[in-house]
Amino acid sequence: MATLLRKAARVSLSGSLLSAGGRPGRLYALSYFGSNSRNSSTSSKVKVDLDNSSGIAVVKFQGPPVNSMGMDFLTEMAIGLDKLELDKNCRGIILTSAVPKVFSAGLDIMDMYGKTLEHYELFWRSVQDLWLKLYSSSKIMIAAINGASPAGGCLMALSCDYRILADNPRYKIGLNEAQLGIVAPFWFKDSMVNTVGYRIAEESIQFGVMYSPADALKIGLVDQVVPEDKVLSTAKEKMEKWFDIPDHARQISKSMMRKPTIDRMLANRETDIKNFVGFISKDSIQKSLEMYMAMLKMKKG
Ligand SMILES: CCCCCCCCC/C=C/C(=O)SCCNC(=O)CCNC(=O)[C@H](O)C(C)(C)COP(=O)(O)OP(=O)(O)OC[C@H]1O[C@@H](n2cnc3c(N)ncnc32)[C@H](O)[C@@H]1OP(=O)(O)O
Repeated sequence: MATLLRKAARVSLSGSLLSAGGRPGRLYALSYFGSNSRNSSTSSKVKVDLDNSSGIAVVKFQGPPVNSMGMDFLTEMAIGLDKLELDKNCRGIILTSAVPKVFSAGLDIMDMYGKTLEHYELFWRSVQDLWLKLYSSSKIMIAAINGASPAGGCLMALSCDYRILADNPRYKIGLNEAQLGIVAPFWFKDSMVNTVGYRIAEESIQFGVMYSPADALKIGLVDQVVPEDKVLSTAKEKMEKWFDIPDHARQISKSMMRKPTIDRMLANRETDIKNFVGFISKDSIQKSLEMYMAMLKMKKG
């Protein structure tokens, strides 16, 4: 019986939960190498390590100093996720960071500052693409958050099925866009609402709150807070529990929960790009970003 259940659990629906109409990300060659039991791929910003025997892939961000989500990161993530989505040996994906103290600082501000309208359009489409791939993945996605996780970093965690945060008061998490003078787009907001509920999201997004681990746990922004050195091992243990559920049942359930949010984004995708380009290229918004970057540098010096 146990064997039968295990077998059933491995029956996987092919492809992500993405509805027809989702555009695939740009594809670049990324080499996979390794033995039968492990597939690893390393590119400059992301390392993917799939353990074929456990079915768990660890996707590590490795773009110091802060794993910001620039074009390279977005492209490499898209390639890595596409490959894992198609890989029958992979049942679950853990997102984590190889950079000390930072999970991800969110979108690379330099990709939103002083660039051409064409660049903003391409950049935003890539950000949308990554969210679609993460949010609609048919795999079990667990965020092992081992550092600060503002804005886009928080969005990646929100796109997962389960979030584990390291117990360090300096590792804050939240959608802090308002504090930069920018606005969390509707699908960032939807991801937050779907996780913590409307009322908390409403306050959280307007204030751009960055939550300590204790507060993030209290509002349900993360599911577990564990000692820093236990984040990855806890994620792997948790994954084993998720593996007990037959894949097809879990995937259909996940799709049922997430489809309306995904469809809303797909239906409004081009308008969202237009809004972003119009908004980010405004002089006043460029000035806000300039001041924010200067503030980050001052804090350092
Ligand atoms: C209508 C609707 C329309 C839509 C409207 C628009 C929607 C936009 C949605 C935006 C989503 C986002 O994700 S916006 C991004 C928001 N991100 C943030 O606010 C994070 C800011 N960063 C931090 O708080 C910190 O860096 C933190 C991550 C905690 C790490 O702190 P540390 O002390 O370890 O490191 P720091 O010294 O601060 O940073 C190291 C270097 O990295 C740089 N750096 C830090 N974050 C960076 C970032 N996101 N992009 C680029 N560079 C960054 C710093 O300037 C430093 O550069 P050097 O001095 O040169 O070394």
